[in-house]
Amino acid sequence: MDPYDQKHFTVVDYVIFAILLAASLGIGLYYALSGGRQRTTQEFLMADRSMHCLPVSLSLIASFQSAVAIIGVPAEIYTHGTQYWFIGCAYILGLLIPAHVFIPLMYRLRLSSAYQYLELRFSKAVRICGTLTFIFQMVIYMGVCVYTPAFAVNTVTGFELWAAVLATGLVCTLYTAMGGLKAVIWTDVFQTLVMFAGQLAVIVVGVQQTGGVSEVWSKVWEGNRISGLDLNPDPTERHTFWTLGLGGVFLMLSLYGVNQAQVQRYLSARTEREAVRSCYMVFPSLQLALALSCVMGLVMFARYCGENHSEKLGTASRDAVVLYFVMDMLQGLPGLPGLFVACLFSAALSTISSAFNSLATVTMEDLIKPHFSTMTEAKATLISKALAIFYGLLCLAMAYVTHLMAESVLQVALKIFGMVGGPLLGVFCLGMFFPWANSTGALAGLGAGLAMAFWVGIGSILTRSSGAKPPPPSCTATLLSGNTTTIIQTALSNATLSRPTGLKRFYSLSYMWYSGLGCFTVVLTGLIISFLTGPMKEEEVTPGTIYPLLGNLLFFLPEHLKQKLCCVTPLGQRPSTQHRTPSRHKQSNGLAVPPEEGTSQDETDSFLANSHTAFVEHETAV
Ligand SMILES: CC(C)(CO)[C@@H](O)C(=O)NCCC(=O)O
Ligand code: NA
Repeated sequence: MDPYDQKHFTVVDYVIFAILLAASLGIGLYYALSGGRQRTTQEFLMADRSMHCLPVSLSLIASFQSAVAIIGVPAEIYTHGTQYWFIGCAYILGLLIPAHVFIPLMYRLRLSSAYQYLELRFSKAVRICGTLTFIFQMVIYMGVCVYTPAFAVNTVTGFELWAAVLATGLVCTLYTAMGGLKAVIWTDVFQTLVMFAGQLAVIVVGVQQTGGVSEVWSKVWEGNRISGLDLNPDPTERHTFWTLGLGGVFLMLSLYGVNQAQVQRYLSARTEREAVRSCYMVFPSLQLALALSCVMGLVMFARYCGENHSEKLGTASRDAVVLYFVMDMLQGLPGLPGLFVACLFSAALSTISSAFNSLATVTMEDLIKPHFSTMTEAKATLISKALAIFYGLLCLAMAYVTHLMAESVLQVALKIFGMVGGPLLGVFCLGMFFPWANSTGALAGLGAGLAMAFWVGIGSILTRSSGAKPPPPSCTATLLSGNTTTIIQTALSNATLSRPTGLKRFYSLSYMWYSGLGCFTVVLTGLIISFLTGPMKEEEVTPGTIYPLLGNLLFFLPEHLKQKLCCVTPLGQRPSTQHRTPSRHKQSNGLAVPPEEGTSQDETDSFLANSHTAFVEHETAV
């Protein structure tokens, strides 16, 4: 099935690849044998809540930066130009909001799983539905992550596909199950550095081979690959400033605000300030990662566009072509092909390990622990390790499912984030910002949000209207006669004239809006159903689970009017006798020392038990 002349690995390349796997395993082994030797769930799943902000922040960017982005973003830039780069604008609000809204709220509740919040705020049923939604999202995403680098490397070098899938899946399962979250975070740090090094190497070599920066610039400029700010408000336009910069904020919030993989990292930080700081530090690193992958796409365009590889880009595996170009550029430079392959697999490993660990956490904390209140720590830790292994094997099965799909991997991954992550974000927003929302509303909202997202998502697949315009023709135009160019341009304008109508138009909604649509549907449905079934009152809501958004937005109104309108007393003004506030936890957050071993878990449990009892009382009162 190989359409190109294959590129081959030298011994050095294999050695570099082997070093990556061995180093990751070594870090896993180190944390299996040091510290508390992974004998408590606090250590295995929460890294003893003792992490500094620097490793946490590098680990945060690694979670959702996989080989999908390393290959997918350059492929996108190569074919459609730099418009996608504007997603960087979404990182501003997409990280500021988690840092100042989601992290303080969740950290102060001393959660282990983000979905514990849903039980505190709503009910057990909402928590379980939230957890199942998250598991569903991550299991599909894992498949894409493990399959993408193996497939690309297989197409280009002939490296055995399923051997690569098995090697990544098994190595990752092993170090995750041995070393717990500490190993996951520290391998993430190492793997993120390898990832940056690989991308940088390709860019440097590519620029040199093209003949310098100015040569690259003039080629991409002539080739129409530098996109201006597209302010077209049409939501069916695949990539515009609005879909990327605004729709992207919802995508970022669902990933960096409420996704367990990230929440777990915030919670593993030693103090709340450290957690907020790590979120801030994600911003420059994520911009750097985006810039590197976009520049890589441009360099590849400058290097290869004139050589008429364009028909290869027309095939389904456009993503594999990117790797073909990379391997072609690095051929003959000892070690560099291996470095880039290590970069791809690093990106994949760091994502899959985060997924395993977060999946083990939610399965343990949300699905198993609540039913076995007397389980010993040793048994719980053993089960958590078994769960990490179980999800590792499930991941291999999911890789096979991905094998059957054929779309741009970047688009597939971002669609999964949007379709499943968007509604999940909606439930959290409903709970945090709207005190009236009740459990029935949250369940109905989540159902409606998922239904809406899948309706438009599956609709777009069936009608094949993902909204992708044909790429700017200039790359081919330089090789074609003037006549053909005119034909292409006529075809282009015809395509823009025949706009889809009705349901087709709904299906052609840009995939960048899926998160926003899902979130909005959940909040709207949730509020309507809550008001119909009896909205909650402030006194009934577990303290500390609401962010006084409306109160803050209406800061100019007098206090009594605000309370009438939003039913929320601003944080800090709540009379302390009215409720059992988790004051002891607030105190321990303020200190720079981790909570003492043994007592902290009990404290949390008793707090959770109390607030749950409180909730049950309210429930019966309603
Ligand atoms: C999710 C963002 C936008 C930000 O982290 C980016 O990393 C990305 O495009 N990721 C694609 C999915 C992946 O790399 O697996
Ligand atoms: Na990653």
